[in-house]
Amino acid sequence: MAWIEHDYADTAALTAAVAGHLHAACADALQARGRALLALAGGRTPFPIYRALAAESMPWSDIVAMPGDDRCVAHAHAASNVAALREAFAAADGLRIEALTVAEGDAQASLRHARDMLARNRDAFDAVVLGMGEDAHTASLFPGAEALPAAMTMDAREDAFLVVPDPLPPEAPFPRITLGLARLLRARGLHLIVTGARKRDVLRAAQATHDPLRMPISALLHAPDATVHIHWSP
Ligand SMILES: O=C1O[C@H](COP(=O)(O)O)[C@@H](O)[C@H](O)[C@H]1O
Repeated sequence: MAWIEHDYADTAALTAAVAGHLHAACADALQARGRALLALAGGRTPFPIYRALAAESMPWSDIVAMPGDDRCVAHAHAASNVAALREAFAAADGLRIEALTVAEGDAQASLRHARDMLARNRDAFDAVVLGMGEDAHTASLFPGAEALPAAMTMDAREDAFLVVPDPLPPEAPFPRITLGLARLLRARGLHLIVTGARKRDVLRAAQATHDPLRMPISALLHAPDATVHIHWSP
Protein backbone atom coordinates (compact mmCIF):
# COMPACT_ATOMS: atom_id res chain seq x y z
CA MET A 1 0.00 0.00 0.00
CA ALA A 2 1.24 3.44 -0.82
CA TRP A 3 -0.10 6.85 -1.45
CA ILE A 4 1.30 10.33 -1.76
CA GLU A 5 -0.90 13.18 -0.57
CA HIS A 6 -0.99 16.51 -2.38
CA ASP A 7 -3.07 19.17 -0.58
CA TYR A 8 -3.99 22.41 -2.32
CA ALA A 9 -5.41 25.68 -1.03
CA ASP A 10 -8.28 25.63 -3.54
CA THR A 11 -9.62 23.89 -6.64
CA ALA A 12 -7.79 26.30 -8.95
CA ALA A 13 -4.46 25.18 -7.51
CA LEU A 14 -5.51 21.52 -7.67
CA THR A 15 -6.63 21.94 -11.28
CA ALA A 16 -3.34 23.50 -12.39
CA ALA A 17 -1.22 20.91 -10.58
CA VAL A 18 -3.08 17.83 -11.82
CA ALA A 19 -3.24 19.17 -15.39
CA GLY A 20 0.55 19.53 -15.11
CA HIS A 21 0.94 15.91 -13.94
CA LEU A 22 -1.17 14.67 -16.86
CA HIS A 23 0.70 16.82 -19.34
CA ALA A 24 4.01 15.41 -18.07
CA ALA A 25 2.68 11.83 -18.21
CA CYS A 26 1.64 12.32 -21.85
CA ALA A 27 4.95 13.97 -22.76
CA ASP A 28 6.93 11.10 -21.17
CA ALA A 29 4.79 8.50 -22.93
CA LEU A 30 5.09 10.21 -26.29
CA GLN A 31 8.84 10.41 -25.94
CA ALA A 32 9.19 6.79 -24.80
CA ARG A 33 6.57 5.06 -26.96
CA GLY A 34 5.20 7.60 -29.43
CA ARG A 35 1.68 7.37 -28.00
CA ALA A 36 -0.17 7.90 -24.74
CA LEU A 37 -3.22 6.22 -23.23
CA LEU A 38 -5.35 7.83 -20.51
CA ALA A 39 -8.34 6.68 -18.44
CA LEU A 40 -10.33 9.61 -17.07
CA ALA A 41 -12.93 9.85 -14.32
CA GLY A 42 -16.37 11.23 -15.06
CA GLY A 43 -18.77 12.88 -12.65
CA ARG A 44 -18.13 16.59 -12.10
CA THR A 45 -15.01 17.20 -9.97
CA PRO A 46 -12.21 16.61 -12.52
CA PHE A 47 -13.63 18.52 -15.49
CA PRO A 48 -11.75 21.81 -14.88
CA ILE A 49 -8.56 19.72 -15.02
CA TYR A 50 -9.51 18.33 -18.42
CA ARG A 51 -10.32 21.78 -19.80
CA ALA A 52 -6.95 23.07 -18.56
CA LEU A 53 -5.14 20.10 -20.15
CA ALA A 54 -7.03 20.54 -23.43
CA ALA A 55 -5.75 24.11 -23.67
CA GLU A 56 -2.16 22.81 -23.82
CA SER A 57 -0.34 22.38 -27.09
CA MET A 58 0.23 18.61 -27.55
CA PRO A 59 0.36 16.18 -30.48
CA TRP A 60 -3.18 15.17 -29.59
CA SER A 61 -3.59 12.72 -32.45
CA ASP A 62 -1.00 10.45 -30.75
CA ILE A 63 -3.07 10.33 -27.55
CA VAL A 64 -6.09 8.13 -26.78
CA ALA A 65 -8.37 8.71 -23.80
CA MET A 66 -11.35 6.82 -22.45
CA PRO A 67 -13.63 7.17 -19.43
CA GLY A 68 -12.75 4.94 -16.49
CA ASP A 69 -16.48 4.31 -16.19
CA ASP A 70 -19.67 5.49 -17.81
CA ARG A 71 -23.38 5.54 -17.30
CA CYS A 72 -25.46 3.40 -19.71
CA VAL A 73 -27.28 6.34 -21.24
CA ALA A 74 -27.39 7.72 -24.77
CA HIS A 75 -24.39 9.86 -25.64
CA ALA A 76 -26.79 12.78 -26.04
CA HIS A 77 -27.81 12.44 -22.36
CA ALA A 78 -26.43 14.93 -19.83
CA ALA A 79 -25.20 12.05 -17.62
CA SER A 80 -22.94 10.55 -20.29
CA ASN A 81 -19.31 10.68 -19.15
CA VAL A 82 -17.92 10.18 -22.66
CA ALA A 83 -20.00 13.05 -24.02
CA ALA A 84 -18.81 15.29 -21.19
CA LEU A 85 -15.19 14.31 -21.88
CA ARG A 86 -15.57 15.02 -25.60
CA GLU A 87 -16.95 18.45 -24.78
CA ALA A 88 -14.20 19.21 -22.24
CA PHE A 89 -11.50 18.21 -24.75
CA ALA A 90 -13.07 20.03 -27.71
CA ALA A 91 -9.94 22.19 -28.02
CA ALA A 92 -7.64 19.13 -28.15
CA ASP A 93 -7.70 18.74 -31.91
CA GLY A 94 -7.03 15.12 -32.95
CA LEU A 95 -7.48 13.50 -29.52
CA ARG A 96 -9.42 10.23 -29.81
CA ILE A 97 -11.80 9.58 -26.96
CA GLU A 98 -13.02 5.99 -26.96
CA ALA A 99 -16.42 5.24 -25.45
CA LEU A 100 -17.28 2.44 -23.01
CA THR A 101 -20.91 2.70 -24.10
CA VAL A 102 -22.77 2.51 -27.40
CA ALA A 103 -24.37 5.70 -28.68
CA GLU A 104 -27.90 4.68 -27.66
CA GLY A 105 -26.72 3.55 -24.23
CA ASP A 106 -28.03 -0.05 -24.20
CA ALA A 107 -26.29 -1.78 -21.26
CA GLN A 108 -25.53 -5.22 -22.73
CA ALA A 109 -24.45 -3.79 -26.08
CA SER A 110 -22.24 -1.32 -24.19
CA LEU A 111 -20.58 -4.13 -22.24
CA ARG A 112 -19.72 -5.97 -25.46
CA HIS A 113 -18.51 -2.73 -27.03
CA ALA A 114 -16.31 -1.84 -24.03
CA ARG A 115 -14.70 -5.28 -23.94
CA ASP A 116 -13.98 -5.16 -27.69
CA MET A 117 -12.58 -1.65 -27.41
CA LEU A 118 -10.35 -2.62 -24.48
CA ALA A 119 -9.08 -5.66 -26.37
CA ARG A 120 -7.79 -3.15 -28.94
CA ASN A 121 -6.25 -0.94 -26.23
CA ARG A 122 -4.21 -3.32 -24.09
CA ASP A 123 -1.30 -1.01 -23.22
CA ALA A 124 -0.84 0.07 -19.63
CA PHE A 125 -2.41 3.45 -19.04
CA ASP A 126 0.06 6.30 -18.85
CA ALA A 127 -2.24 7.99 -16.36
CA VAL A 128 -5.51 7.06 -14.69
CA VAL A 129 -7.63 9.78 -13.10
CA LEU A 130 -10.13 8.57 -10.52
CA GLY A 131 -12.80 10.27 -8.46
CA MET A 132 -14.57 9.06 -5.35
CA GLY A 133 -18.15 9.30 -4.16
CA GLU A 134 -19.20 9.85 -0.55
CA ASP A 135 -20.23 6.18 -0.54
CA ALA A 136 -16.56 5.30 -1.24
CA HIS A 137 -17.17 4.17 -4.82
CA THR A 138 -14.50 4.86 -7.38
CA ALA A 139 -14.96 4.55 -11.15
CA SER A 140 -18.27 2.60 -11.02
CA LEU A 141 -17.08 0.13 -8.39
CA PHE A 142 -20.07 0.64 -6.08
CA PRO A 143 -20.34 -0.91 -2.62
CA GLY A 144 -23.16 -3.47 -2.54
CA ALA A 145 -23.36 -3.99 -6.30
CA GLU A 146 -23.75 -7.63 -7.29
CA ALA A 147 -20.97 -7.40 -9.88
CA LEU A 148 -18.50 -5.77 -7.47
CA PRO A 149 -16.57 -8.92 -6.41
CA ALA A 150 -16.03 -9.92 -10.06
CA ALA A 151 -14.98 -6.38 -11.02
CA MET A 152 -12.48 -6.29 -8.14
CA THR A 153 -10.85 -9.64 -8.91
CA MET A 154 -7.19 -9.11 -9.69
CA ASP A 155 -7.00 -12.06 -12.11
CA ALA A 156 -10.24 -11.14 -13.89
CA ARG A 157 -10.33 -12.32 -17.51
CA GLU A 158 -12.32 -9.26 -18.57
CA ASP A 159 -11.33 -5.59 -18.35
CA ALA A 160 -14.86 -4.11 -18.24
CA PHE A 161 -17.94 -4.94 -16.16
CA LEU A 162 -21.60 -4.04 -16.09
CA VAL A 163 -22.44 -2.74 -12.62
CA VAL A 164 -25.91 -1.88 -11.34
CA PRO A 165 -25.45 0.25 -8.20
CA ASP A 166 -27.74 -0.80 -5.35
CA PRO A 167 -29.21 1.58 -4.41
CA LEU A 168 -28.99 3.61 -7.62
CA PRO A 169 -27.38 6.98 -6.84
CA PRO A 170 -30.08 9.68 -7.14
CA GLU A 171 -27.82 12.06 -9.09
CA ALA A 172 -27.14 9.44 -11.80
CA PRO A 173 -29.53 6.46 -11.39
CA PHE A 174 -28.23 4.28 -14.21
CA PRO A 175 -26.47 0.97 -14.76
CA ARG A 176 -22.78 1.55 -15.45
CA ILE A 177 -19.89 0.14 -17.42
CA THR A 178 -16.68 0.29 -15.41
CA LEU A 179 -13.11 -0.74 -15.90
CA GLY A 180 -12.25 -3.47 -13.43
CA LEU A 181 -9.82 -2.86 -10.59
CA ALA A 182 -7.01 -4.85 -12.26
CA ARG A 183 -7.30 -2.84 -15.49
CA LEU A 184 -7.35 0.46 -13.60
CA LEU A 185 -4.22 -0.53 -11.71
CA ARG A 186 -2.31 -1.36 -14.90
CA ALA A 187 -1.07 2.20 -15.05
CA ARG A 188 2.14 4.22 -14.82
CA GLY A 189 0.37 6.91 -12.80
CA LEU A 190 -2.74 6.85 -10.59
CA HIS A 191 -4.35 10.14 -9.58
CA LEU A 192 -7.28 10.29 -7.18
CA ILE A 193 -9.11 13.64 -7.12
CA VAL A 194 -11.02 14.40 -3.92
CA THR A 195 -12.53 17.69 -2.82
CA GLY A 196 -14.29 18.78 0.34
CA ALA A 197 -14.27 17.80 4.00
CA ARG A 198 -16.86 15.01 3.75
CA LYS A 199 -14.96 13.12 1.08
CA ARG A 200 -11.75 13.63 3.05
CA ASP A 201 -13.37 11.84 6.00
CA VAL A 202 -14.37 8.96 3.72
CA LEU A 203 -10.83 8.84 2.37
CA ARG A 204 -9.36 8.71 5.88
CA ALA A 205 -11.63 5.78 6.74
CA ALA A 206 -10.58 3.95 3.56
CA GLN A 207 -6.90 4.58 4.30
CA ALA A 208 -7.36 3.11 7.78
CA THR A 209 -9.28 -0.02 6.72
CA HIS A 210 -8.85 -2.36 3.78
CA ASP A 211 -12.50 -3.24 3.23
CA PRO A 212 -13.00 -3.37 -0.55
CA LEU A 213 -16.61 -4.59 -0.59
CA ARG A 214 -17.78 -1.85 1.80
CA MET A 215 -15.33 0.83 0.60
CA PRO A 216 -14.17 0.00 -2.95
CA ILE A 217 -11.72 2.93 -2.92
CA SER A 218 -9.79 1.09 -0.20
CA ALA A 219 -8.89 -1.65 -2.73
CA LEU A 220 -7.05 0.93 -4.77
CA LEU A 221 -5.34 2.55 -1.80
CA HIS A 222 -4.18 -0.76 -0.37
CA ALA A 223 -3.25 -2.46 -3.64
CA PRO A 224 0.24 -3.96 -3.42
CA ASP A 225 2.75 -2.33 -5.77
CA ALA A 226 0.52 0.68 -6.50
CA THR A 227 1.24 4.27 -5.54
CA VAL A 228 -1.81 6.50 -5.61
CA HIS A 229 -1.37 10.27 -5.83
CA ILE A 230 -4.20 11.73 -3.77
CA HIS A 231 -5.02 15.31 -4.79
CA TRP A 232 -7.26 17.12 -2.30
CA SER A 233 -8.60 20.62 -1.96
CA PRO A 234 -11.42 22.11 0.11
O1 LIG B 1 -20.72 8.60 -10.85
C1 LIG B 1 -19.56 8.93 -10.81
O2 LIG B 1 -19.06 9.50 -9.67
C2 LIG B 1 -17.67 9.54 -9.39
C3 LIG B 1 -17.45 10.72 -8.45
O3 LIG B 1 -17.89 11.91 -9.12
P1 LIG B 1 -17.64 13.34 -8.48
O4 LIG B 1 -18.23 14.35 -9.40
O5 LIG B 1 -18.31 13.32 -7.13
O6 LIG B 1 -16.15 13.50 -8.34
C4 LIG B 1 -16.84 9.66 -10.65
O7 LIG B 1 -15.48 9.51 -10.35
C5 LIG B 1 -17.29 8.61 -11.68
O8 LIG B 1 -16.50 8.66 -12.84
C6 LIG B 1 -18.72 8.88 -12.03
O9 LIG B 1 -19.24 8.02 -13.02
